[in-house]
Amino acid sequence: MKKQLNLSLYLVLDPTLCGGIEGLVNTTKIAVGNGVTAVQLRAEQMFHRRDWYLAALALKQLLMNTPVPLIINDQIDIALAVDADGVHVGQNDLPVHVVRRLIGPDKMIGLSVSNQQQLSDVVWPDINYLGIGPVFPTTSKKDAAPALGLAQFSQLIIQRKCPAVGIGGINLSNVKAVIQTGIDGIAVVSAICGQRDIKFATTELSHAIYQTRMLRS
Ligand SMILES: Cc1ncc(COP(=O)(O)OP(=O)(O)O)c(N)n1
Ligand SMILES: Cc1ncsc1CCOP(=O)(O)O
Ligand SMILES: [Mg+2]
Repeated sequence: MKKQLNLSLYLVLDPTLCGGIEGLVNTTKIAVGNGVTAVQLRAEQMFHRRDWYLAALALKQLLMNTPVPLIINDQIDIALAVDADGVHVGQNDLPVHVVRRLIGPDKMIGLSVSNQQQLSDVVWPDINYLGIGPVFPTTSKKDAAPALGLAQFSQLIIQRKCPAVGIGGINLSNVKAVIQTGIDGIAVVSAICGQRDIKFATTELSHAIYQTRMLRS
């Protein structure tokens, strides 16, 4: 099925929090069935390349007949190996123009920015979306930049020339405030991965996003 870049509710998967590859697939199945619009495999603690490949392949198969794209974090070879829909890279990963050359013109590239300088340096034609954050403190990324807070986040997002998500410490308690800034969507790890009730967690986030958008417009 043709994939859509809908960033409304972007699930960034952590296999450790989900309980391995089986948990990853189960979490994704429930989350996609209840409002998640994009999926990223981000496996910081997965050391074997074979495990990365098997996890990515399982997700590719799961999402095959859905409009939800599969994005691979950092690992270009894994994205190519499973014909994923795109790659997400940050400031310490391969440069975006190199990623574009490797994955071709039709795949999606997401880029992380954490401050004004990084945003000013973006080469817009090379990328499809931005991940801006951390918005709030997070425990899901060990080397995260300092949290922006909503005021600084709002200053950055008005300069975007492509769709963007907020990421970092976003959960049910603050999602409405993040959406009120006018951002295109949110990316979350721990607000869905490892939650006792994945369906409830996803549905509540999704409803909050759409309700806030309705009030915003
Ligand atoms: C949607 C989204 N936004 C930001 C990031 C962070 O990417 P990066 O800065 O490269 O850090 P790591 O995720 O590689 O630790 C992301 N993965 N996704
Ligand atoms: C990958 C990433 N990039 C910036 S913050 C972050 C982690 C977000 O995780 P959580 O949603 O659990 O705070
Ligand atoms: Mg990275």
